[in-house]
Amino acid sequence: MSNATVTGPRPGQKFAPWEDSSAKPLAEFRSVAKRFGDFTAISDFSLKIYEREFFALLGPSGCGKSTVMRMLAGFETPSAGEILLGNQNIVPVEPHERPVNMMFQSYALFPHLTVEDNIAFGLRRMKMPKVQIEQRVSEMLALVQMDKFRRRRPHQISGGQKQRVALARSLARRPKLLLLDEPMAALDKKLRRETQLELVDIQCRLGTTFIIVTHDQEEAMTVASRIAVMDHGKLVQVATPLETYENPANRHVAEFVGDTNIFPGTIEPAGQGMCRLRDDASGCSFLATQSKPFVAGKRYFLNIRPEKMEMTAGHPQDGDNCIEGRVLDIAYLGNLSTYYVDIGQPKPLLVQMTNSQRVQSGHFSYNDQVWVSWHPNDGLLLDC
Ligand SMILES: Nc1ncnc2c1ncn2[C@@H]1O[C@H](COP(=O)(O)OP(=O)(O)OP(=O)(O)O)[C@@H](O)[C@H]1O
Repeated sequence: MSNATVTGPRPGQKFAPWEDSSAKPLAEFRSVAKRFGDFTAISDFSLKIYEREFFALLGPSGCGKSTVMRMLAGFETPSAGEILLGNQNIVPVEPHERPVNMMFQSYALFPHLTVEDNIAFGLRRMKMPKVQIEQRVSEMLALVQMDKFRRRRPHQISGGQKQRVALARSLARRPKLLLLDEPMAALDKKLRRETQLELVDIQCRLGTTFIIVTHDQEEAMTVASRIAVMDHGKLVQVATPLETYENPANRHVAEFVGDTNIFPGTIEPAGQGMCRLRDDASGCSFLATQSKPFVAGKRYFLNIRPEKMEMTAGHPQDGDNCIEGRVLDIAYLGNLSTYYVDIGQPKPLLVQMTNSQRVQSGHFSYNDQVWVSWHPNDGLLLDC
């Protein structure tokens, strides 16, 4: 790629400043709240983001992601709490005086300016000497691989290329923090995938801290070092993508980050670090590994991801966690298929199987009677 300064962590290098109690965050929200009239959009929001992180804010529409970003950029003022950048409370600092830049979903490129003039725009406004501007613009064009298109105007380049120019323009002033608000919303799925990986590469090369807002959980999982899952203006979980998926803090996270199956029920001890959940709906009892202390008789959710389920035509050998059903629907996705299995409850079970052979032998079809089973280690108990 480009010859821009390389400062970020290299692949394979462990990067987890949040695990280091002596590490100083780059940005910090301290008990921040934001009210619009009598509506509370953000409450009790405390979060630390570290230098060189690619941090994702994830959550359903209206949960407050953009409001958090807008407060960091300075377009909204918190109703309570502090926002620190380095050691400075930036709440009183004007947006243009913050070392923060925001790249908008619309890219907001100037249509009458060429690619290079779009990138140079902010540098000219800050009165950077001409030679340095030229140097910086060339560096940015190389970084996003747009050198060949430097003299074109926005209407003469594709959507993906516009996105790169917008990124180059946002990075040209070398902000400490780059905020990306749904930066790939306008791109088709394939280009989006490629762009996500390019973005990670660029972020890694520059070592700039990125915060991205998205409601696409796959995107957050692909790009982020950590993900903050929000719900109704509050943080529900802040964790690595792996932790968020495999150890969701509650049902909201489990259901928002990927597909899942949830059985609500009460719990009884089963010895040897195991417990049994009696499923409310079917009356079946399922064995689960006890990952944390639980209260017998209390209600919990048993959460099992679709790819951890197995589907067989006959009753499985080990009959602890199995349930009989009928294939209701099949979503064929090429590399894998999702089976919707009717188990006589309002919600069908989701079972995912990889299509590892071009012609699958013994694959399932609509209306097939099947058994769905899973290993006790693969079910996670969540508080109700
Ligand atoms: N200026 C405003 N005045 C009143 N309410 C607002 C204002 N800005 C945002 N809100 C409300 O605050 C809540 C959070 O909005 P926000 O735009 O931060 O959500 P979001 O998670 O970014 O949503 P989306 O994914 O749809 O963009 C919403 O209920 C929204 O209607």
